[in-house]
Amino acid sequence: MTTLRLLLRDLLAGHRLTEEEAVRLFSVRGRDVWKIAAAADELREEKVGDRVTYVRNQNINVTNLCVNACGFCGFSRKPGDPDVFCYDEATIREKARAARDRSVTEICTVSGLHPEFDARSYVNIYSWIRDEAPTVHIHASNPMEVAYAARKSGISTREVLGMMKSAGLSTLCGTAAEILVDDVRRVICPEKIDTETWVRIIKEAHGMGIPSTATIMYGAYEGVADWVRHLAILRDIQDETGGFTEFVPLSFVHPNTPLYRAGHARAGATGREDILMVAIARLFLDNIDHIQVSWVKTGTKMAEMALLAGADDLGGTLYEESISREAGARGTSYLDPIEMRRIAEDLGRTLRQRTTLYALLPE
Ligand SMILES: C[S@@+](CC[C@H](N)C(=O)[O-])C[C@H]1O[C@@H](n2cnc3c(N)ncnc32)[C@H](O)[C@@H]1O
Ligand SMILES: Nc1c(NC[C@H](O)[C@H](O)[C@H](O)CO)[nH]c(=O)[nH]c1=O
Ligand SMILES: N[C@@H](Cc1ccc(O)cc1)C(=O)O
Ligand code: SF4
Repeated sequence: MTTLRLLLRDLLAGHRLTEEEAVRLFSVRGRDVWKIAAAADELREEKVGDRVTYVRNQNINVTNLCVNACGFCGFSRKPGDPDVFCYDEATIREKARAARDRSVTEICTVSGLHPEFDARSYVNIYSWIRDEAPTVHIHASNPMEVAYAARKSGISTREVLGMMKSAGLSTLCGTAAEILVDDVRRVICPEKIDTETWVRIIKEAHGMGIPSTATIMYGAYEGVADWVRHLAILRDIQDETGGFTEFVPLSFVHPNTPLYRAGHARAGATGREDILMVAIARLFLDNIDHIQVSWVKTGTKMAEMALLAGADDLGGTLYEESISREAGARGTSYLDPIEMRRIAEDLGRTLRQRTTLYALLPE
């Protein structure tokens, strides 16, 4: 029996994949990719059954003005750019009402780091949303925004998290993780918080009863060893806090991004890498039950294949998605549950609507 078959057999018997073994798996080419995917799919079935879940969510893009200039970002704008926007209270309230009227269960705010924002700004935004849509779960902010708010207000990140939670924040986005290797961060997002700060703030949130997603933004600049180091950091955090609700790989959308245009980034991950990222995440993150495929990044056909490679969740309907679109993603920026059901049933799986915390809604 080949070493790959032996390793996959051991993983299904409960062996914890080591970083060195994971690097080897990411380097596999040819038909062995499907053997890894099949093992991940078998593990998915053991863990969560044949469900494919999704959440009915809407983004509220607060502003695209940003003091940072991450190389992979096509969304952010600088003062004076022609299409700069920053929604006022009335607009945010109107969008929250629209979300409520669409029966979404989750509102996700996505925003640049506005030059005039401080902790009070985020508190106001979540208060307005909660006023207009009191039963809708607020899934917002992230360690970068928490650190920014803390610096601007001269308070601790823990104090910011407490203010946000009191104003209505229920779960934190695990974004701004990108690649949790500082040598990579210095190239792709030099002004962003470093790895240690991201880890500290996410653990603070988990410790304060604010769960979060976990993400990786891959396929721009980094290598396989960086992917594995990133996954190992997430697994260690989950061993300690149990605060991650799921893992969301974000495949780099390249066309309209500064890093790609300057010739310093790849044209995104390959299809083999997208499949292996999902499959090896399933095998490596043995303490995170849900692996999501972000259809808005990969497209719905790759998303369907990822559901055969260890993924169990299709993420959100995403009314008003903009990050991927601004970065040049083609295809839809909203996915209707009817289409999600077609995908799930094509695979012989059952589509179920979930809450942000993965409680299943009645069928
Ligand atoms: C657009 S930012 C908004 C929140 C905040 N400004 C920040 O950077 O954390 C949210 C996340 O979108 C993801 N993202 C941004 N541009 C992307 C791209 N071109 N491809 C894939 N993901 C991207 C990154 O993981 C980033 O952390
Ligand atoms: N808001 C975006 C997300 N969010 C991730 C999921 O849709 C959902 O918010 C999470 O599973 C918690 O329920 N993912 C994207 O790829 N793009 C977005 O704009
Ligand atoms: N906002 C991120 C996606 C995202 C949001 C919330 C999450 O919990 C996870 C991922 C993007 O557009 O790429
Ligand atoms: S990824 Fe976030 S912080 Fe970076 S430039 Fe874009 S909006 Fe700003």
